[in-house]
Amino acid sequence: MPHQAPAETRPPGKRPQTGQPAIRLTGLEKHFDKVRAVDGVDLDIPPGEFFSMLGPSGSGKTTVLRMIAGFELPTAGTIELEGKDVSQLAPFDRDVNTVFQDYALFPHMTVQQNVEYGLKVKRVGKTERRDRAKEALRTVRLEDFGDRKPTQMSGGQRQRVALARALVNHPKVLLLDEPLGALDLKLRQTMQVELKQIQREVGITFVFVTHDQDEALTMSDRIAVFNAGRIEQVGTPVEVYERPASAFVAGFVGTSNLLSGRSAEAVIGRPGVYSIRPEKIRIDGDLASPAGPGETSATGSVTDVVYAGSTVRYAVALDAGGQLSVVRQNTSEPTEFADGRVRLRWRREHSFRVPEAG
Ligand SMILES: Nc1ncnc2c1ncn2[C@@H]1O[C@H](COP(=O)(O)OP(=O)(O)OP(=O)(O)O)[C@@H](O)[C@H]1O
Repeated sequence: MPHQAPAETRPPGKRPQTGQPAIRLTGLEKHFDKVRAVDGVDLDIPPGEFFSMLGPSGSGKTTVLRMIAGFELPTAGTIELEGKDVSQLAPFDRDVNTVFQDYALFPHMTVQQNVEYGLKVKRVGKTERRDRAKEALRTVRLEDFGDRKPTQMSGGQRQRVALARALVNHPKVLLLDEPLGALDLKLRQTMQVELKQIQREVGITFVFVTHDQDEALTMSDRIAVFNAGRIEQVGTPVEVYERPASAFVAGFVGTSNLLSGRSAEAVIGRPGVYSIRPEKIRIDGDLASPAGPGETSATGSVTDVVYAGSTVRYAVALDAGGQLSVVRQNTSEPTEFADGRVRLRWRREHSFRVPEAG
């Protein structure tokens, strides 16, 4: 029988602190024939953290998640959960649960039965099973839905049942593989807030895989940005957005807005690649007045204006070469600039050098 006894008596949100990271990955690699899907990942995730793995399709984040779950074995490296090497253990011998995008609920069972199912397999007694399923359904705000069938529920509700089915095991770590991917945008945004609230309440370490940068920024305590099987940066949402460690991170988390080559030398005054967030740039038609103290400025021509309701985005071709995107809050009507000629200004510290490789 799986050794679940301590977990069953442990109330959620009251985990003993061992001082160990909840998850430690060391030199983790996974090769599929010639593909290096994961190519040397080192990572510590402390207990109780909402941690996201963000990256484009094929960057290796799902493979890392599947190795933590035990669905794939590493080619090299180790996986520790609370200090214990689990690299070679079967999935059911690891104190982790996974929530997938396709909820995989049993259609012929009620919601309550779906949530109880895993406990039944582990031969947990009937009363305890029922109580724990009710508690898990309460956590995901579905306490009144226990008698329904999954087909009688919305996509968001079904995803919450899938979450309850994982939480009922009181795992140390919950792995979530694009769990909101099948939901429409509005519902997805609501669920993002709810999921974060639930994670705070239960205090379980969440590892969340997504390719959606807004989702990662909204929900996470920290984010690892993946590219080609490696982690390019680990940091808080503010760190990753405000101080991207590479041109790749700058482009993937937020809008790519880079100055390089001749235009960097002309505008910044130094060679290199520089990133500037579009919302940090001010735009005006005052071509005569130069940059103020502590400011950098450049002149150019508007090549495109995109009206998006609350914001307006301008594409500007710089006279010094290169192109910058500028986002302005739509506090009034979009400004028409004479002949499309503009001056851009930003505080010097808002354009920062990023390594070129990546
Ligand atoms: N079972 C497998 N056999 C062969 N190649 C695989 C297998 N699983 C993944 N890969 C390859 O490993 C690389 C990483 O895939 P992975 O699914 O981890 O990426 P991902 O970042 O999660 O992408 P997505 O967001 O599309 O799921 C890809 O090139 C993929 O084609």
